[in-house]
Amino acid sequence: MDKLVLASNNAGKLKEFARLLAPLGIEVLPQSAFNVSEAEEPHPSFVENAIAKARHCARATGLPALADDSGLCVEALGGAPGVKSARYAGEPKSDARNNQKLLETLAGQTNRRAHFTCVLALVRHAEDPQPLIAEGEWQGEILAAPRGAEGFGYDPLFLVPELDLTAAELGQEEKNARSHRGQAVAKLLECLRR
Ligand SMILES: O=c1nc[nH]c2c1ncn2[C@H]1C[C@H](O)[C@@H](COP(=O)(O)OP(=O)(O)OP(=O)(O)O)O1
Ligand SMILES: [Mg+2]
Repeated sequence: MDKLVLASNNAGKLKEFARLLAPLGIEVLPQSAFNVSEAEEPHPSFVENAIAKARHCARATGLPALADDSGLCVEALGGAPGVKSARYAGEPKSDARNNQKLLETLAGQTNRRAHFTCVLALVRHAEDPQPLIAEGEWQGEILAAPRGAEGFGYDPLFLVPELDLTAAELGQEEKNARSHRGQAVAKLLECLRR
């Protein structure tokens, strides 16, 4: 494998992957370079959606593809918004409206525990019978008001308790060193080295 397509249209993720995948030492291209259409993500699990996105991209490009399906799982909401995180507040996708809805939904809630989940799926070709899967989780708490301007998505509401900083108050290296995505990429790289 000397080339890989990133099966994501999320600018925040793509920025993080640029750094996280640098150690791979292969060419990593965004799927926008190939005009890949948006994949369907209809499944109830992160892993199924990640595989669907990776296959869709590999089919469209004829190249190995890496997809990330991720989301925020809030304990008091039974794990919601979970796989529906990107469209929590409906169409079109909006981080601002998602954050607003989360704040309103959790108003008065004292259990603020939550975690981010990231599932990566790498397929060598569209019909790959053995996708490489790697997962990561990041525990935190949902604040009552946003803090910080870095990152993307729910980062401004996601407090990292041991640092007393939100994910949006961390630099990219600091976030990557701890995040669900950083952990999942580390595992993926380990699998690839074997
Ligand atoms: O580190 C993160 N910091 C903050 N929020 C995050 C993070 N990681 C995932 N999230 C949120 C954003 C989005 O609401 C959902 C992912 O949805 P997900 O379908 O995987 O991605 P997406 O639709 O934005 O782009 P794409 O499918 O093209 O990769 O979880
Ligand atoms: Mg998506």
